[in-house]
Amino acid sequence: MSLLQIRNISKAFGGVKAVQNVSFSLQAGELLALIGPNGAGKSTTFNMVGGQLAPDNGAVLLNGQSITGLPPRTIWRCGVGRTFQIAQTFASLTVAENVQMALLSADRKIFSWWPRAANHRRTEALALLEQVGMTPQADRPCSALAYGDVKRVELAMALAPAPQLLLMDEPTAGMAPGERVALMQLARRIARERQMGVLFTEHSMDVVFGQADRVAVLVRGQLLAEGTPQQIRADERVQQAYLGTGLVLEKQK
Ligand SMILES: Nc1ncnc2c1ncn2[C@@H]1O[C@H](COP(=O)(O)OP(=O)(O)OP(=O)(O)O)[C@@H](O)[C@H]1O
Repeated sequence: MSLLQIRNISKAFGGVKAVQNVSFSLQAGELLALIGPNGAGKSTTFNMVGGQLAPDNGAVLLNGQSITGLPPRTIWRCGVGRTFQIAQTFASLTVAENVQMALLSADRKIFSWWPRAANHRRTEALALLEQVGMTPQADRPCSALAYGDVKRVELAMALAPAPQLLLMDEPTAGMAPGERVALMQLARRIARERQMGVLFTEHSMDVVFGQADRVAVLVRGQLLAEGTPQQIRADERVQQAYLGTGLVLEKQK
């Protein structure tokens, strides 16, 4: 059974058909990139999986169970984590404390007395930081980190509730090319190790074609193609769709 199945989902905003009858699936341990020109419906699709938007039609299934239209917090409790375009960490807290906060939240203790957070599951927090290569920076404030490192901390925080599926919304936005590839290589390794699925939207084609296991292409709200990076790069319809957008489908050297 697929980890995530999206079946014929649609969403309109007034007269704008943002997403029309889109279906695809994602297996455990797999990275699936959702790509398409601006306005293609990527964010809308993403938000229907995360619960920020309810589909007008269709279904979203996690391990065969419907999560269609459930609120984001409930979907998160079902095992769907999320990272954001602009990394969200507490700048004044240390790297380890940020992950401890995420663990508190996962343990539903976010409203308990704050000073306890400094002691809460520090060993687990350090283990998560180890996974993303941030152990040496554990006791530095997040405000002192380079942006690429903040993104790693955000990834460790997203892993705190041990999600089965991680949604990454333009994870490499604002990063230098070398850092982008490194972040998604890391996400790929963690996805394999944990058998976690990753669905990500991405404009950087070097990341998409270098790191994704499969690629789904949306154009004007419809699924134009889905396949391996090689299949997608060779697909003439996809090349046509990208013509004139200023985006290139070639992997950058
Ligand atoms: N809340 C909204 N209200 C009205 N129209 C919307 C809303 N959200 C999205 N749209 C429209 O739906 C279509 C799909 O938008 P969406 O943001 O999903 O595309 P996208 O592929 O994520 O684009 P981008 O790459 O520019 O972020 C666009 O025409 C957009 O203007």
